[in-house]
Amino acid sequence: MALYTRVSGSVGVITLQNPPVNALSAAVRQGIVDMMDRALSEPEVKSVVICGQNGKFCGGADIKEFGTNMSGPALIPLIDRIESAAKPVVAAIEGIALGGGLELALGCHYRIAHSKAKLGLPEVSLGLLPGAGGTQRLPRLISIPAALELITTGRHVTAAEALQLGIVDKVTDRNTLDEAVKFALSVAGKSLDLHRISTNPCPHPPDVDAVFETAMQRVRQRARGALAPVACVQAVRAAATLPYAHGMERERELFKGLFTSGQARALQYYFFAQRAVGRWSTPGGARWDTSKPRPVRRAAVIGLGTMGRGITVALAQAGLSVVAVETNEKQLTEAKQGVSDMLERGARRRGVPPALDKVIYSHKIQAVADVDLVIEAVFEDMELKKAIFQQLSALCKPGTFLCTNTSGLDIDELAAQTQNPELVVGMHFFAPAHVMKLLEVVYGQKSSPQAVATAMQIGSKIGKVSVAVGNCRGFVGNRILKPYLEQAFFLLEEGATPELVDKVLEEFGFAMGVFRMSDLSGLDVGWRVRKAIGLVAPEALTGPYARVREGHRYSPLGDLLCEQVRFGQKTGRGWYQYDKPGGRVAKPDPWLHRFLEEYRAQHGLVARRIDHQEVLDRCLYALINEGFRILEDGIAAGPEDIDVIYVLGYGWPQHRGGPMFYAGMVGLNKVLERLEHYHQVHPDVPNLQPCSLLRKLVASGSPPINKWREVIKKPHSQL
Ligand SMILES: CC/C=C/CC(=O)SCCNC(=O)CCNC(=O)[C@H](O)C(C)(C)COP(=O)(O)OP(=O)(O)OC[C@H]1O[C@@H](n2cnc3c(N)ncnc32)[C@H](O)[C@@H]1OP(=O)(O)O
Repeated sequence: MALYTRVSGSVGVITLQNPPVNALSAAVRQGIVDMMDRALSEPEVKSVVICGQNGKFCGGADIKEFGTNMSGPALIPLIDRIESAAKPVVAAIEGIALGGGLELALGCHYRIAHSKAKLGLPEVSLGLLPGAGGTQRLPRLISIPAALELITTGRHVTAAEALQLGIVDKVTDRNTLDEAVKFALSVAGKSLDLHRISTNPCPHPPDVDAVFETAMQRVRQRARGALAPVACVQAVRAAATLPYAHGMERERELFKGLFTSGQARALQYYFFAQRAVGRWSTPGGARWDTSKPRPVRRAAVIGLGTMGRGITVALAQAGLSVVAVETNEKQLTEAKQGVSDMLERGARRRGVPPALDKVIYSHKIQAVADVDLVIEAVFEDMELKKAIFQQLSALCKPGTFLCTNTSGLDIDELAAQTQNPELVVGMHFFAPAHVMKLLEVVYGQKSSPQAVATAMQIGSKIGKVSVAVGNCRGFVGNRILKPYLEQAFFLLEEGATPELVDKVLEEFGFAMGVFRMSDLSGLDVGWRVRKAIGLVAPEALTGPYARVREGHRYSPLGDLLCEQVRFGQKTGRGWYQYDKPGGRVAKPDPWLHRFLEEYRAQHGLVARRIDHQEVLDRCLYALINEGFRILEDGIAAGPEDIDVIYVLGYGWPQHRGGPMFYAGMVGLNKVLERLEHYHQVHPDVPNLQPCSLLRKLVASGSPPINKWREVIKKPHSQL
């Protein structure tokens, strides 16, 4: 909807009304058309202002309308109508002008923004391009290189940057509508010729071809198979090379191709999934809307290794006071320097003072006595963690929440060490903790709704996307990772190389293949966990039991590499070789290829040719199958939780929506059929046995992903 008022006698004000972000729904578009007609037809009205209600100009097209039968006036002619109006039209931008919202503003003759406003064309992150003239008007307004950067990244800019770039004409700290009305009065009757952006030529840099070539190379490198960034470059190129009307045709053609693509569906699903995880619930009945968090003013971090330092930085940067505890004096000295450096670097990047005074360091655990919440981030060792939780329970003031950054140990076992297990939750950060957006908040059997709500709130306060998950080995992310890694190892045993497996996964869109990722994070991490749970054989077994654990197939390849101190990048050798310890560039290692050949010979394995499809099927379907088990076990409340965790924490390509969404796209029938096939070939790999929820979904007619929860909740199998 849009509201029309007349102010100061001669200014028609059109207010977009569609909470929460004044998205351009059919009703809003119709409202703009009607109100523009009215303003242009009233002889007393000399100029027009367009604004949005509740301090938000416009969040763009209504994404919920995509995929429906879109009715109502189209946006392009609506914007053209504004631009060609004989009376000046001023956009009064408060809060946000994003996507179609900014395109609407670019159709206006002038733009006034509040200093706190954010502007951008983020369509690329929804698998689209700015399809209402944005790719044609923005380069004409701010130059090709600047427009390319904004459109291909989807980055939001501040009002100050928008002014500097020339997107807005004026920035104000005062009431934006009042300023816009004043401005509209001042420009009434003046020529609009220079202010109709589409009629202006597109300024060319001298090396225009090189600019586009570089942009294309950059997006292809970054996009990892995503279509939208490439189409964005092509559309801007049309602005540079074609007259406006033809450029618009090209924009429309490229937009149409994207709009119906699977990638756009995946990215739009992912947009809503990121928001859906905030509406968490637990099987015990705790919910986001009924569980009240407790305020946390002071927090403590125990253990200042890599994770503890990152967590300290994340908390301090969000304005929380942090007591940072490290009992090892040398480590404490290093941590002080490391944390200060990170805070200073972050502050420089954000143009704010560093939050150095937010952190107090101590080598005594007693320093946590007065805090509201503790995050333990010591070494992944259950006995050590148990001892710390016993101490914390005795030391902390009543009501202090006790959180652990374990990546997979049993939360209930830790809670059992304390007097108040209801105060214990997991807060599983991902490295580097001050950078990675994901936080798994793990509730145990006894965690109170308030403890979960508080951890979730701290997560959003420090800028994380927090996902509430149940307690099991590895929680959601690392539990799903296990069968994926396992398949990759088995493929090596059967004849593949790390290079082949990584190539296939990187072509699929993963940021890094499984072996390069393992080299980066360190092979010793998993080895230590496997040793702790008794999976690593005491000495190199050569007999039939070397590749069997608890009756199932097991690959000791990772253990054997660790025995050779091949821990990955840190030791300069792992699944690949590096020029030095700490080196980053992975090179194929002839030693490893020989080692694999000898290993196969030793175990009577005959190498076979493994094709790309098998690598993809086995790695991904094993992972997806575990995802269904997680849903079945109630460890994740819905597929969105798993997908958000996997995209944000494990490099799953966003344009494929997440593993569960991908399963739906491929077809649950097909996933089931392939798993049945591979399980038949490898009966000693239980992870390949299709889980009963997958069977149940297929038996229920493979409903769309937004209906899965209904099937999960049904108590009786439909088989
Ligand atoms: C041919 C024309 C083509 C045009 C292309 C486009 O315009 S595509 C749309 C481009 N716009 C965007 O990509 C903006 C998307 N929204 C955001 O980035 C953020 O929501 C925000 C606007 C920056 C606000 O962020 P904030 O953190 O304050 O709130 P939420 O993200 O939680 O959002 C609040 C609720 O609003 C819903 N919502 C947001 N934007 C839209 C939208 N464009 N259409 C429909 N709904 C939108 C969002 O889903 C939240 O609702 P929930 O019910 O909680 O999901």
